[in-house]
Amino acid sequence: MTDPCETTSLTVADALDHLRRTLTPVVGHRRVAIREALGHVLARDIVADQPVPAHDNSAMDGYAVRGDDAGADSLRCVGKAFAGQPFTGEVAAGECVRIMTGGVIPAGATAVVMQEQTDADGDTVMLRRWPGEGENIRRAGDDLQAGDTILPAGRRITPADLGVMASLGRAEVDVFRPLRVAFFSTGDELRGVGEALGAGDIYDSNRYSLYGMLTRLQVERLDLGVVPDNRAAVREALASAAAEADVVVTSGGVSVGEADYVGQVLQERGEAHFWSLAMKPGRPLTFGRYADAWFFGLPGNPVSVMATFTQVVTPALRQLAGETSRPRARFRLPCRSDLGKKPGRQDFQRGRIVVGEDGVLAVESVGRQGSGMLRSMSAADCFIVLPADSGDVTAGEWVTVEPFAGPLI
Ligand SMILES: Nc1nc2c(c(=O)[nH]1)N[C@H]1C(S)=C(S)[C@@H](COP(=O)(O)OP(=O)(O)OC[C@H]3O[C@@H](n4cnc5c(N)ncnc54)[C@H](O)[C@@H]3O)O[C@H]1N2
Ligand code: MOO
Repeated sequence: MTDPCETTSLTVADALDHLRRTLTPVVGHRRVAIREALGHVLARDIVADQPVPAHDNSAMDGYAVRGDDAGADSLRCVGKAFAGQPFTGEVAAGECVRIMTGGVIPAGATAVVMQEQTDADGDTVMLRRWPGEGENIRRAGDDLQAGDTILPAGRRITPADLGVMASLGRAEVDVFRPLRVAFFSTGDELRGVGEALGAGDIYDSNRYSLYGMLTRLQVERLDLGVVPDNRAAVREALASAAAEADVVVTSGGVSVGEADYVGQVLQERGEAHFWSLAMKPGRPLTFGRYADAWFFGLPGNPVSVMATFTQVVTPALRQLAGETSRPRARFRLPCRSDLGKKPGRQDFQRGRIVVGEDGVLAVESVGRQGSGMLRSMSAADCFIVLPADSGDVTAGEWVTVEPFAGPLI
């Protein structure tokens, strides 16, 4: 049966839609050397100002020949074309030019024959096979045409993009300045690693998983430590975080308990856009504005932190950083485990993609799914995403899987 408490929660899709409509890039541009741009977001389109390759050139080591000589018993080799050292004359009837891979195709030549398909005796070259017209020629502009938008603004720059920019001779590029994200944990029970635990204490793990996920997103991090469960301290921490950062991310203190001050302070002094999502784990996720910063109050449970961060905070941070949003990769796989699920919230269970004996992919649960069991995140390589209205899943049913792709986790 659907839990009646769920009805005031926003769906994840609606929350993402709200964020898409509300958030615009908050960061300015700067010009950097292309290597420094790796992983940053391009601020302006890169348009090719020249073709790449710049000239028709050979794809093979061999001989540049004229198509209208096809069938001739032999050709006379009249020169050489190396990459970077073109043959400056013209190939006349009955002639050919020795050419290396990358060498510019000399005037008059219309194809290249591979060296392995020829026999040479001094300047005389015999072809055992005639190449087709244009064979083994890489045309000018085959890779990039002048005037093409090669890399659009909003793209996060990859190693391949660095190579593409270098192939155009670009030394510098405009990227968005990295987003500044302040983060802190709330809770009287939290101790730092290396400290001794008192009665009822636990170690603060959320600041570590958050640190990892923020680092992978290439934002500038401002770790503000642990803030105790007290209204004044939470107010002060939020105010100083918002003064220094574009975005503030906290964990804990957003539920309805007596020591849950984060949500209360936001309601009093800030602006709450939403505070409850129909997702599991992660229901009390709070989003809004505090002073001049955007604010995400993540629930305290460690798995809820990671689930809400990947599903909701990550696309928001990308958008604020100027990145064009792209849909998350999801696909369907047969599930090898029975999964418990109550209708009501969209569920992000932790799973592992497995390869069967037949080479066919499937997914299995990593086991117990409590929102305090952080080990389930470490053991997983994907979320099994179950729709809000779904009930239990029986092994053999197909489910939607979202791998922890690339830079996220
Ligand atoms: N009556 C209700 N109680 C709760 C509800 C509810 O709807 N009604 N929701 C539950 C859900 S769902 C979640 S999630 C939690 C979220 O509560 P808070 O965000 O206020 O989180 P806390 O109470 O501060 O902490 C929850 C849990 O996580 C541990 N924690 C907190 N911070 C850290 C940290 N930095 N590192 C490791 N572990 C941390 C904390 O000790 C608690 O065990 O509320 C439920 N309750
Ligand atoms: O958000 Mo809570 O159980 O959904 O961890």
